[in-house]
Amino acid sequence: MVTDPLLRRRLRRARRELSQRAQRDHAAAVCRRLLSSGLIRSARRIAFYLPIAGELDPTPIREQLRGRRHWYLPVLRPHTPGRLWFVHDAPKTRWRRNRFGILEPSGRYRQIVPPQGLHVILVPLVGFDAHCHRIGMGAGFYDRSLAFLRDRRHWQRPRLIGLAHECQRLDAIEPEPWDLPLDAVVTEHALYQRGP
Ligand SMILES: Nc1nc2c(c(=O)[nH]1)N(C=O)[C@@H](CNc1ccc(C(=O)N[C@@H](CCC(=O)O)C(=O)O)cc1)CN2
Ligand SMILES: Nc1ncnc2c1ncn2[C@@H]1O[C@H](COP(=O)(O)OP(=O)(O)OP(=O)(O)O)[C@@H](O)[C@H]1O
Repeated sequence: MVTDPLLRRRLRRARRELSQRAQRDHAAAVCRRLLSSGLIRSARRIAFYLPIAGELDPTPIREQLRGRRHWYLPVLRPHTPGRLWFVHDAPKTRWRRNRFGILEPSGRYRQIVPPQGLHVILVPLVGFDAHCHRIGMGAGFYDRSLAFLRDRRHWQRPRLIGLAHECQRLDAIEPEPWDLPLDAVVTEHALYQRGP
């Protein structure tokens, strides 16, 4: 949605001002809730993110999940502004910082997958509502990169799961045409799933 900058700022501050302790507890609770939901049980290629400014930390999920999984991180596409692709986070990954200061694997070509190739994308967010509408950082990266999901002919669809603190929940978000709803949002309090 065309979000009031004040609202975005308020939500970002709420996230950032959580104590270290709350951050850790929430990350652990979200991890437990997500793993027991079964939503990512059979996913083999999963995108996560390196948290900034109080974003819910997805790393316990990666540490807890057993089995053969491949993990990917979002990278700003160099020649296609506004879009992300996803790069395999392999043991020998070399890193660089993008223009927002976020670390990215500087992947070689064969380590890159488009979003269509992923089973689950764990999505960072600034705000959400119980219908799984999302407010992001305001640059439209995820919306633009995942716009192909509107085309129902894509039979292979990554499941989009937002990770958040409960303090990021709003009563209702009026989505814009380009806003892509998430399939679920997990917080320390609840699992929100999009209705049919
Ligand atoms: N952890 C994480 N990684 C991510 C995202 C994210 O939301 N979280 N993104 C999700 O899209 C992409 C990066 N998008 C971002 C968009 C804006 C800002 C940001 O800090 N904007 C500043 C303005 C800075 C500037 O323009 O130079 C701001 O809003 O204050 C950061 C990341 C890809 N990686
Ligand atoms: N599929 C798309 N095609 C073209 N432009 C888009 C698309 N999706 C979003 N945008 C543009 O991106 C801008 C930011 O969108 P929005 O405020 O919804 O971002 P966001 O979801 O909060 O951010 P992010 O995904 O980076 O975390 C909008 O002005 C919109 O015009």
